[in-house]
Amino acid sequence: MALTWTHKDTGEIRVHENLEELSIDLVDYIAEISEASIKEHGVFCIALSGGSLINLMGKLVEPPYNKIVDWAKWYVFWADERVVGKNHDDSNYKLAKDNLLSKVNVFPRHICSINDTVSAEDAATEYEFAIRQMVKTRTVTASENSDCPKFDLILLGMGSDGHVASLFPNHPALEVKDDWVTFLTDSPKPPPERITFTLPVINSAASVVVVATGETKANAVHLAIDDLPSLESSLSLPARMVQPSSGNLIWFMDKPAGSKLDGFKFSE
Ligand SMILES: O=C1O[C@H](COP(=O)(O)O)[C@@H](O)[C@H](O)[C@H]1O
Repeated sequence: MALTWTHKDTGEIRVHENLEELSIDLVDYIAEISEASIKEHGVFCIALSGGSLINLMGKLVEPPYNKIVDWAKWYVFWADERVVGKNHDDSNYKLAKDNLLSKVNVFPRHICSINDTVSAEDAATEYEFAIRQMVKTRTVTASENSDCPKFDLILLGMGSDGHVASLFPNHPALEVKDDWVTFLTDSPKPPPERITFTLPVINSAASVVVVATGETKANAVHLAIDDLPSLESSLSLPARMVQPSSGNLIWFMDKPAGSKLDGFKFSE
């Protein structure tokens, strides 16, 4: 059973016994938000990340989820993408396509991925333009609180340095406020060229999930979630800056990732 609690600023925290339990809880949550969004406004707009998150979503392509999720109503985006060809092993699109999207009935025209034939700067501009068009046509809801889209769900992984999407510690991309999508040509983690949602977009979502697994993430999880007011390095940690203005924030983690949290007391 998961150990669950809510932190006043940093959202709901779910620490799972193991990856199996985590992945069941994660896909249950995704299926629930999908159903609620479709009931409320007819579609489900989800933004994926890359990395270990996609494996943990694997149960979505298995029964019962593959049959109960209304895939035809899904619109799929990426919170970040590496600027490489769509067939490249580093591509977040390829990862999601191979493991998820090719196995369910999401319409190809509902998949909003980047143009992989242009520069990082142009890919970011085109991707933001495409999202703006979808807000204009009301496929993607507009935020009531900011000049941003309000995605139904943004799924984020977190690196052991505390990065989320492609927002890395101390990188100028973290400061971008006026664009929805920005680009990097100097990512500290390869590949260097990437595009990423900016913090205002992430924080305008109706729901944001951060998934962190493994002991290498334990320190960043602690810095992102626990009360450490005097430590400036923790306050500017990208994962800690994920604070939806009116949406929900849920952290899904396993015991090794949660092991340094103040609230970590596992019942046997
Ligand atoms: O480079 C990236 O890393 C993060 C974290 O990946 P993980 O494998 O440590 O979970 C990922 O969320 C992001 O989308 C990706 O581009």
